[in-house]
Amino acid sequence: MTLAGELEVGTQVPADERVIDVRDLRMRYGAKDVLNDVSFAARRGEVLALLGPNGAGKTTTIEILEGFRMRSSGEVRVLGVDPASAGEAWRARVGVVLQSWRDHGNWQVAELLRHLGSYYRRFSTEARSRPWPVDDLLEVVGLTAAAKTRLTRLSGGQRRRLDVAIGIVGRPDLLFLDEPTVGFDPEARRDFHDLVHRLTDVDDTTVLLTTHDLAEAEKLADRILILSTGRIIADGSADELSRRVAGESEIRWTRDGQRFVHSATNPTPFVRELLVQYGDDIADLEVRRNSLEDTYMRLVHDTEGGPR
Ligand SMILES: Nc1ncnc2c1ncn2[C@@H]1O[C@H](COP(=O)(O)OP(=O)(O)OP(=O)(O)O)[C@@H](O)[C@H]1O
Repeated sequence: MTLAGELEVGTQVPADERVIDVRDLRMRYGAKDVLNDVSFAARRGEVLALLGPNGAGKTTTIEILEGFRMRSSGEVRVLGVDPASAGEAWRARVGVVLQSWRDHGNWQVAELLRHLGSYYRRFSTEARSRPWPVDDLLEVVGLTAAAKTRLTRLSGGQRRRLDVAIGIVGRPDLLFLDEPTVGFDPEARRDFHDLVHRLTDVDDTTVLLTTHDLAEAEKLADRILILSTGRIIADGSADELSRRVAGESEIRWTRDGQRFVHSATNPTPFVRELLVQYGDDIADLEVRRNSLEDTYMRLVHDTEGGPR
């Protein structure tokens, strides 16, 4: 059996390193096929961004991997186990960030995290002590000052930080994030990106996230998966995907205080010639390849046959 990643851009994850292993996943709601043939894998410590248009099936895919939704068919292994029949010990290793925690409105932030964290204590191992100490966790998600605030009094951004804290309180091996930064201000967004990097660097956590923010995907993800028409149509790093979509690079520079822009399929000879001709007169030289947004638009429109 071949994974879509191997077909698309040669992303190969050896079988024994697969934290997530999805093959030929199909999902049908009534008469509607949402996922036709989804295959991909993730290795330990990797950040994967699952992108795709509204209704492409991203949440459905994540919910199947989380064990919250039964698939129609296909092979799914998460941390080596089929999520459809996984037990409590498996669940303790999987973190899920749900859309805003609404229960326990009168509880204080630290109190809730301590309470939820206590559930994970019996799943603590020598390699991974559980739960995350509440003070450290509050610091890491930027809620130290709100430790004693009641949940009903949190701002939208603070609430989302709490959702993330709840998702990671058990120090998961694998974390699912469904549109994690919706409603974040730029600073909270940057803090959150730092947090994801810290989770993967320090804890070797594998992260699968969905987002519509392509700049966020480009910044955070080691690998990008694009889901469209029920299939993974691309699987690779932002650079690999951009190389796959042949396109023009944009070259910008200034000379004698004037700004210039030029597009070229192969920018190197152009830049070489520019420097030969004008040498030190060239300033602010910039070469910009296809952004992830350009690549995404091309791939999705090519697949869906929509206007470009
Ligand atoms: N429980 C359900 N019953 C029937 N259809 C559903 C159900 N849940 C989702 N769908 C349909 O399945 C398709 C995929 O939905 P899903 O929420 O997985 O997409 P998504 O990629 O996460 O979308 P978005 O980017 O808008 O969040 C949509 O057409 C949706 O209407």
